[in-house]
Amino acid sequence: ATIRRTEPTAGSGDSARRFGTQRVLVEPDAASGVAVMKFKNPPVNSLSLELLTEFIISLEKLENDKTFRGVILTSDCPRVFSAGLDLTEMCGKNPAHYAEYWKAVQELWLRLYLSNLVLIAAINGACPAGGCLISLTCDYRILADNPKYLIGLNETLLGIVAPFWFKDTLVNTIGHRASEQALQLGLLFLPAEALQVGLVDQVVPEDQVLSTALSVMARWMAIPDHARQLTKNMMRKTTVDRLVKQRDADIQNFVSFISRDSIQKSLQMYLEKLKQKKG
Ligand SMILES: CCCCCCCCCC/C=C/CC(=O)SCCNC(=O)CCNC(=O)[C@H](O)C(C)(C)COP(=O)(O)OP(=O)(O)OC[C@H]1O[C@@H](n2cnc3c(N)ncnc32)[C@H](O)[C@@H]1OP(=O)(O)O
Repeated sequence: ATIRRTEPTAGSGDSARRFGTQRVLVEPDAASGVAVMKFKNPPVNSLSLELLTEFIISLEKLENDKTFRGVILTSDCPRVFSAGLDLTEMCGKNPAHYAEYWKAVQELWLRLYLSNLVLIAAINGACPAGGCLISLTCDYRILADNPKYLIGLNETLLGIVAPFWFKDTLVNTIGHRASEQALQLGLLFLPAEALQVGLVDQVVPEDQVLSTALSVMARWMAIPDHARQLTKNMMRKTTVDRLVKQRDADIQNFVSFISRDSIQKSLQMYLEKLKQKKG
């Protein structure tokens, strides 16, 4: 994927400078050590290969810069945090493309789930499937209180199956029984339901999502990094190791599953339904 980096905006020093790429805007505040990362892949922030690649690069840059200890993930697109994996990357392409795409999805999850940074999701829009997965890798989730902003792993509604590491991430967050129902039924939760089941940690009015994320971040930043990072590692490493041990097999599973005629038909029909919704 071709990555175009954005120019820093004119400002009065580091904290006023933006950086990032075409699809991932980064607003750093060196003074507080917190950066706000905004996805900008209109119309719905679908996780195309380009967006995944730029996300990984931007995250790596922040991880390697000791100035930053916390990142808030949010959307620059109105009403959608992320529509999840880009269905056009999984439809009508060849096996090599599917393999490359899935490797990038894995890579992003691996980096996010064990990130040394404090990650907070400021969910300011709809958050299905892969969008929900990204929020689940964060240390804390704040969802805007809007009945249109549904969140959940709805893969079964598309006739596809959430892979084991999506499932593990959900189980680690809301527990086994709630995950069993949520995954099989492909549940998309309203904000109040998401809060009740523990899928998000706070639901706040839409105009307070970012300010709430910043104040929650201050609390997490007050904890010494080494102690917090080792604790996070202790909680999450087993889950990450499961995928690391079988990364290639997981790619092969994905490629053969997604290449099936029946799955391709389901995905095409789902995409058609999304397009017809407008007309
Ligand atoms: C045992 C075997 C195991 C093997 C393992 C295999 C594992 C396979 C698992 C693969 C995992 C997949 C996880 C995913 O993330 S799949 C994606 C699921 N996403 C969704 O269901 C969301 C679909 N989108 C929506 O519901 C809505 O778009 C929205 C996000 C609620 C926003 O609604 P809004 O009304 O604002 O916008 P529109 O619906 O009109 O959409 C605008 C245009 O964007 C296109 N679109 C939407 N979502 C996607 C997407 N995910 N990918 C690509 N394109 C998308 C939509 O078609 C519109 O396009 P148009 O302008 O051309 O009409």
